[in-house]
Amino acid sequence: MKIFDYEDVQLIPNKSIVQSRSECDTTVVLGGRTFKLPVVPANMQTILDEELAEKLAREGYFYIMHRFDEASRLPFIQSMHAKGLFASISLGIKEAEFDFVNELVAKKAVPEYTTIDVAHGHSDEVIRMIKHVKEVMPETFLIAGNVGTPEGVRELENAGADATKVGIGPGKVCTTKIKTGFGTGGWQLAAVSWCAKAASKPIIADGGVRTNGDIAKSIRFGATMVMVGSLLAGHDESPGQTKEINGRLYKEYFGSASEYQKGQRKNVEGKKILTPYRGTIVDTLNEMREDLQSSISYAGGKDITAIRKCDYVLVKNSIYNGDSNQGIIEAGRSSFGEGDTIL
Ligand SMILES: NC(=O)C1=CN([C@@H]2O[C@H](COP(=O)(O)OP(=O)(O)OC[C@H]3O[C@@H](n4cnc5c(N)ncnc54)[C@H](OP(=O)(O)O)[C@@H]3O)[C@@H](O)[C@H]2O)C=CC1
Ligand SMILES: Nc1nc2c(ncn2[C@@H]2O[C@H](COP(=O)(O)O)[C@@H](O)[C@H]2O)c(=O)[nH]1
Repeated sequence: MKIFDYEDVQLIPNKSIVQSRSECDTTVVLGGRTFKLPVVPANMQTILDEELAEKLAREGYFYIMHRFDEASRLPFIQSMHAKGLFASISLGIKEAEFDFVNELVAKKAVPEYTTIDVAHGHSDEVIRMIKHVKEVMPETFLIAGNVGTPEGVRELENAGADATKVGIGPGKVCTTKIKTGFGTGGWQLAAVSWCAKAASKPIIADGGVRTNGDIAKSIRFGATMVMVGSLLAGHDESPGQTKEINGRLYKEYFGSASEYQKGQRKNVEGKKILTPYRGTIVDTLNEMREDLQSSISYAGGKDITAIRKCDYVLVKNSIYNGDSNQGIIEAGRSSFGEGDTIL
């Protein structure tokens, strides 16, 4: 297997068949709905809240609500349905989550999309939850993860998952690779490619995207959808707190397995950073769309399927790896390089 990551790859241009990039169609179908972009904001507390979820759904983007405000999930589904919008929520795998799924069925509040969101998704407990969800609410489109191997993809698909999420440890606020020695950090794009070859259902590439071009690269190597955290963390709509340092604005972005999320320092595999403020998310999503339209034209097609067929070269470390200094590390407790700014 070839080992590479986003910064090691360049896609090779084909002859363009469009007069304008505006002709290129960036839409994608997942779970029977068509979305404007193959991009979904990470289901994390500093990336997405109910207000932003509603805005995204209304404007034709996919979203997955996080699972960290457990009690608000049922009213959230009911409120989205009352407004004629699709509901998309996350689940954990603790025993109470099995009861919660039963409650959704009893209250006739089955979400259109459900995501089982745990760090190590290739596990018997996740498989048990997949089977339970599919048994009691078969109509929900079920995403399960995270995994980093073809075996993981196949087992979750065989258990009933409609899509799998790939990425263990490549995230910007992740410390899994450093604290456990495991994961796809540093070879996430190769892992997406490896997993996609084994998949018979859609793959969601999760983590490690540092530039808009990485979205096209994820698609080239088999992703149907790309989950993005840090690139979407710095906006007006981002729920993370805004901080001003030396006259510049930043937004807080912390890991779902960080002590800031957990409220305790137990099994911590995430950290907090401050990411530069970038204005409204609408502008960033529009820019992602324009850049992807451009990618499609370079691929020589009119829609995102063209990207899947284009050639590529491996050019080791030729692209800036956004991990080194795009954010400021607020809490230095986790393992970090000496070049990072500790506040
Ligand atoms: N994509 C990634 O690389 C990672 C993502 N995360 C995110 O952080 C959040 C918290 O994740 P998670 O800790 O799974 O959620 P939870 O704290 O809800 O843990 C999930 C369950 O799995 C059990 N478990 C057993 N082995 C593991 C393992 N190696 N890693 C994690 N759990 C294990 C846990 O038990 P017990 O706690 O007793 O061990 C717990 O019962 C999620 O949103 C997840 O997506 C976290 C780390 C990596
Ligand atoms: N190892 C950890 N991974 C985490 C944590 N919180 C979230 N995540 C994963 O990161 C991606 C987002 O990655 P980014 O590179 O786009 O910022 C997210 O979707 C999760 O899969 C964590 O605490 N530890």
